Amino acid sequence: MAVATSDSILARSLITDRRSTNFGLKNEVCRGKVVPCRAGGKVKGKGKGRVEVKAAVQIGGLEEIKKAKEGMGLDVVSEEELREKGFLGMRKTKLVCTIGPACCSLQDLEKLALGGMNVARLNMCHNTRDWHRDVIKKINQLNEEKGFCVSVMIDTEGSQIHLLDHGAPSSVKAEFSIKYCVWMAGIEVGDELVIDGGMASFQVIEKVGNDLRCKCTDSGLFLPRAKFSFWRNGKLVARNSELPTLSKKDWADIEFGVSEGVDFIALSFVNDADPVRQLKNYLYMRSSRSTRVLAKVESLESLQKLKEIVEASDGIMVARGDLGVEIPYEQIPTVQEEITRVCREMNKPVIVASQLLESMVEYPTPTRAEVADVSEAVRQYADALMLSGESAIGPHGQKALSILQMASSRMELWSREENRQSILHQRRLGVSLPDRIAEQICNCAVEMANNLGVDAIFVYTKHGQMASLLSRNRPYPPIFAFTSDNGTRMALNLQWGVIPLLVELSDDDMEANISTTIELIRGKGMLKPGDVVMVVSDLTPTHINSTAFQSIQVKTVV
Ligand SMILES: Nc1ncnc2c1ncn2[C@@H]1O[C@H](COP(=O)(O)OP(=O)(O)O)[C@@H](O)[C@H]1O
Ligand SMILES: C=C(OP(=O)(O)O)C(=O)O
Ligand SMILES: [K+]
Ligand SMILES: [Mg+2]
Repeated sequence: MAVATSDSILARSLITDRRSTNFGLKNEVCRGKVVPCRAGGKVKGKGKGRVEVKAAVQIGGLEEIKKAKEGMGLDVVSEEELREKGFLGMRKTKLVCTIGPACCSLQDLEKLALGGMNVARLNMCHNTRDWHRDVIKKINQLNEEKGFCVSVMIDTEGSQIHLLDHGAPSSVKAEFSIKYCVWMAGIEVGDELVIDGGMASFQVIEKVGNDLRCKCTDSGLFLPRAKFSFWRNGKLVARNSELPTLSKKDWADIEFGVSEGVDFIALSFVNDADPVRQLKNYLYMRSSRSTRVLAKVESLESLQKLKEIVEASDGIMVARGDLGVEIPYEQIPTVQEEITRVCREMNKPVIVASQLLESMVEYPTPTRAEVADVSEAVRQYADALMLSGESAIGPHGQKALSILQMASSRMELWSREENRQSILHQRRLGVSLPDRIAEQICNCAVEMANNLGVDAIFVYTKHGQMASLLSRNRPYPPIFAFTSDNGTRMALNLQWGVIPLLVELSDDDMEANISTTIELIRGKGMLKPGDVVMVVSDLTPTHINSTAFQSIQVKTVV
């Protein structure tokens, strides 16, 4: 049993199982009838054709439309939500759940999926690859057999140092005494040993061989395989930045993730853009291009190189747990808001992670402060919120997920009622004319959609670019993103307000795509007469003589 008391104790036996470091840790493991009405002019550009704004279009007489395939497209959770709450009531903020021993059975995973989990996160710091493989298998099974659309993310261990599992059930609180053994050269008497960013603290009072004799100065929560850091005069001593971002074990975990076809790889302790580029090159070579690379911002260095990291990656995680160890706590709220803003400007999805509903790791109700924190992340328009221990080891994971769900929906409604979206200013993103056209179409489409009060935006996308450019403007109506690429579908799961659907799309017949997809949703009884849909298309030419066709059309269901 792990116990920490305010007595002096001999540091022994719980040695970290991480890689070697300069301070000498062991490395052992470890997708009608159309009456066009032109309102826009021609835009000439390299490789691009016309931009049309069509309005007052009616949908009807759909005999010519080929029947949408039954069961294709919309996932069961979005379908249910749409039936229950209507288009505007659909939740925009995405939810990520860390899977651990408390939620890894097929039944538990199904409950999380039904509860709105968009992405399942597997933290490779914990458990075995066989255990993670089993979870991925169950998620794939649920997606295939029950019609869910849950993406899988693996999260690398990175340069973290853990204590071994102390063997206690989940957490040990209050007075406890710890027996651990550390073999660290650079640590001096007087240094402070901080567990999990301050959950418990010790002071080194004596070095005995490779052991450190420590005195507990702050007793507290001690999770199995807790992380720790050493401090001297208010500064970190044992720095993670001295460790490689991608260790041998991380590469083996990445290889595992690629072979299991995971959708996201989140990189821990990224300090600059290099490891992100390195991994993206590797994925390119492995023909695993649909795997998206997320960079976790959790070090001081990553904050200093934020823009280059955001530029290089496919998304960001504000990993507040470790970030709160590296920078003073009081800076976390402003840093989070800044990262969230930079990501939206640069059109990369951002996850706000760690301690959102931390007290629910133990208790069945969140603190009001936690609910306020969750709501603040939603108010900042983060793409996604993440549960860690709340779902992985806590007994109230499903309830924690429902609280994220309710808090997000509530704040999204408030933001809409307050017309907060209108104050979002977008920095110019694209450099080439075609990119700038796509960007302008999306900016204008969202402004029109909000002003006209359309019910839904439909967009057709190969790599997710148009869908994410729309999402970036945080529109009031949900964005139904139709794609024939499953990798794109799974990646869009992380983007604010985007409901990704897998459908067969024609490369050169946009009207057929529009008709098919509208019929798909109407066929399910989810589009009623009077509903207004905005259709945004950006058809890229498939051969040299074909023209691109970009349009914004507003269609009323009859
Ligand atoms: N796959 C897993 N197997 C066992 N325990 C896990 C797993 N994933 C997470 N946990 C537990 O849930 C806690 C919270 O998860 P997370 O925040 O991802 O990890 P960490 O605390 O290491 O940053 C971990 O400390 C660990 O105790
Ligand atoms: C999400 C985080 O990373 P991990 O749980 O892997 O430490 C964090 O530090 O907040
Ligand atoms: K990790
Ligand atoms: Mg971390």
